[in-house]
Amino acid sequence: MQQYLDLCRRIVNEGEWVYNERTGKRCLTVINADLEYDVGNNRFPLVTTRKSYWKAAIAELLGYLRGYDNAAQFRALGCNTWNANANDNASWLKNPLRKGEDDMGRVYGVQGRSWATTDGRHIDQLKKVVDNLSKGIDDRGEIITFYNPGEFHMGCLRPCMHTHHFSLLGGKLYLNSIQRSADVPLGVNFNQCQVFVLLALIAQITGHQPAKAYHKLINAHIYEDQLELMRDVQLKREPYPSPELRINPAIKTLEDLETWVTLDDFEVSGYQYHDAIHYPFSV
Ligand SMILES: Nc1nc(=O)c2c([nH]1)NC[C@@H]1CN(c3ccc(C(=O)N[C@@H](CCC(=O)O)C(=O)O)cc3)CN21
Ligand SMILES: O=c1ccn([C@H]2C[C@H](O)[C@@H](COP(=O)(O)O)O2)c(=O)[nH]1
Repeated sequence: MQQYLDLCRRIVNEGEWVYNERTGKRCLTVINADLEYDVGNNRFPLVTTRKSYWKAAIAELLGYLRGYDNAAQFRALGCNTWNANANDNASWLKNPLRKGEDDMGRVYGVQGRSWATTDGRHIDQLKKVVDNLSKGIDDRGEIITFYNPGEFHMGCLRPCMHTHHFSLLGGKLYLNSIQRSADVPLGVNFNQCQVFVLLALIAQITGHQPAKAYHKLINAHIYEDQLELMRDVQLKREPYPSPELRINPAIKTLEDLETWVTLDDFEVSGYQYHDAIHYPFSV
């Protein structure tokens, strides 16, 4: 959690103001931050200086792994994070490719599970990676990428955490995740949990011990209307120790993740946190 607070402090102290055209707001911004999570020792990187809605973060990840393309599917899992981008985003609402209420288009999981090729096929990137890792194969390209510039016009938002690269070394599984744009008070709070859980889950279903997950943020920012809460409330608090995450050991295959897994299969123990802070969200 210290590395998260250090990043927040660095943005507050050294960030530069950048006007963002899409949201019409200014963001205090730094470039490049490298976060690291010790998945092998189960140090779950949950933010403790405010209440963190970790279940919604895991639900969002599960939706991506299932290839969901609709905010209603995310809601059914217990995650409301896509409602605004699917339904209140002016440029997406007028896009003729939007298939009605709650449609998100060809974003995230759609690219991960069904990347369309120019010769009419669809590639399941996640299945390829899981199949290879299950056989102990790391071809130095065990990559799942959601970043498909040819289809940006077909989705409500370009993916933020866009590439996940798995590696096997000494019998242990590692993950490097890259995030091009990071809303540090809101999104990163979720994204840290997701990178951790992604490595823990893929290790579990491919039969490997998880080691470390490395999370690179490129454009890391705090929106102008979030700054006061971050600087004068959240950063004034003392963090608590990291909690632990327990994942149901009965989850053994990709099919399990696709079919019966729910948020009841994840438990956090020892989570001590300060009061909730409601940060403004920018669409
Ligand atoms: N501006 C912006 N920031 C983001 O972090 C973000 C986007 N847009 N668009 C796409 C997704 C959606 N994400 C979101 C959306 C909402 C919350 C949010 O409201 N979190 C609250 C409450 C969550 C809850 O009650 O479940 C929080 O306090 O963490 C977090 C991440 C992350 N992404
Ligand atoms: O997982 C996510 C998804 C989104 N975000 C944030 C980062 C930005 O503040 C916005 C996306 O805006 P762009 O104009 O497309 O960069 O959402 C996040 O932090 N984590």
